[in-house]
Amino acid sequence: MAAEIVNPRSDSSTDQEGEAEPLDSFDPAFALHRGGKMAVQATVPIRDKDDLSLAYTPGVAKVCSAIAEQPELVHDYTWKSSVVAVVTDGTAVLGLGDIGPEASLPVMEGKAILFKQFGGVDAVPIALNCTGVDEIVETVVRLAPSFGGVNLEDISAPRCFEIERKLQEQLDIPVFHDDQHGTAVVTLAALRNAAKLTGRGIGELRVVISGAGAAGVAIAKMLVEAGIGDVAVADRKGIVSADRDDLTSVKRELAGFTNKAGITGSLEAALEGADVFVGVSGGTVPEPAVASMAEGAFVFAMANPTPEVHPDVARKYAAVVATGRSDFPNQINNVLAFPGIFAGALQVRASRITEGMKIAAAEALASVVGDDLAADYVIPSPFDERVAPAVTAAVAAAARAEGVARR
Ligand SMILES: NC(=O)C1=CN([C@@H]2O[C@H](COP(=O)(O)OP(=O)(O)OC[C@H]3O[C@@H](n4cnc5c(N)ncnc54)[C@H](OP(=O)(O)O)[C@@H]3O)[C@@H](O)[C@H]2O)C=CC1
Ligand SMILES: CC(=O)C(=O)O
Ligand SMILES: [Mg+2]
Repeated sequence: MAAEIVNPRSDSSTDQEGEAEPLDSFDPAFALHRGGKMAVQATVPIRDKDDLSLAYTPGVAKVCSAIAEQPELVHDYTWKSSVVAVVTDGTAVLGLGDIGPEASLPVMEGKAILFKQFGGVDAVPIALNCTGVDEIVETVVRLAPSFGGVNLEDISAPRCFEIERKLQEQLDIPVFHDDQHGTAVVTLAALRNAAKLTGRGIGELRVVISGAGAAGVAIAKMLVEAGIGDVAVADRKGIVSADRDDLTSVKRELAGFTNKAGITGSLEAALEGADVFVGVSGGTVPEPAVASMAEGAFVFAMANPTPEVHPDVARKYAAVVATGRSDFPNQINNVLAFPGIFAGALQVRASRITEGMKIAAAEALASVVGDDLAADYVIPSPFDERVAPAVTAAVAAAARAEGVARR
């Protein structure tokens, strides 16, 4: 069993005036966050001058020289191959929007400790004070020698797509935008299980996604590739359809491979008779629109921290209800994907994360539920100890099968 973690900085009684900050006493979330949620810990002892001579100078110099001569040794003699950079610019933090790099840090620390807790992967939160595509790409490329992978987090669309693509082109380590692909993997897993539970094939489902940003676009792509019946995606102005003249290039492309039914107009209109609602917008859906969905509908209201539809409302009309939050059943959240996906990719030193690796992750995640499948259990809990090992093994095997594994 893991040792109990005690955060020495979380004790507000050590304040100079000896008094707790008011915020800490109002809300336990502040008390828990005091001083941050993580620290660096050595994996070797430094007890005396002999240890110091090995870990620091002169011992370290021999290792540096060996790596300089044979760069591949960096994977064996540093932490590079087991550490991920969690990189943000703070522009799309949860559903809070563009709150800046400092305000994003609690989320990035959270992602980093979830990497460790669930995937055994060390991760470093990096909040950047720039938002330009090329500035971010250049910065991350310069940081990359220290890391085995890059997890992009909470960078708003459409810049996130170009940033990820350029980094993937320039780096030979996995670069993965969690809000896109982690979210899509978990959504597909939950959708497959919900369809199985209700005896439907995914090919007969009509899905409406609220949010045409990072998460919405990636989910739409993955669902279409998986063979879903039809997907329509809405942004703030309504359904993304080919007749609109205000679309970005990403949304125009989206209009090209979604919305076979040719729906135009509002999200509410599209929801009439729809089988599935996927919320990744941070907006709200009025109750009558939920009521107008098809019999036995699925409502996945995944915005954080406030779902687009409250689960109590959704349950009145839907057969399966899920949110992105930890305090309701069926948590569809990328925490179920990113620790295992990176653990698997790092295990085989994959050069990138392919579509096949993502689909393998979704299948592994869905299969953990097994015969216990139920309306309140279409997706396992992040605390289910089978989740990360199943995803890790499936991703590592897929990386080997797809020829991107380097060990
Ligand atoms: N459960 C999970 O695992 C995850 C949940 N999410 C949630 O999804 C949401 C979006 O995240 P992400 O895709 O990264 O963000 P982006 O900023 O990339 O995209 C947001 C999208 O939502 C639309 N939108 C924003 N506000 C509203 C509103 N009030 N009404 C209707 N549409 C709106 C935007 O419209 P427009 O294009 O017109 O600006 C845009 O298309 C967040 O709430 C986030 O917490 C995200 C990732 C994972
Ligand atoms: C879960 C997550 O990554 C988000 O809401 O942005
Ligand atoms: Mg996120």
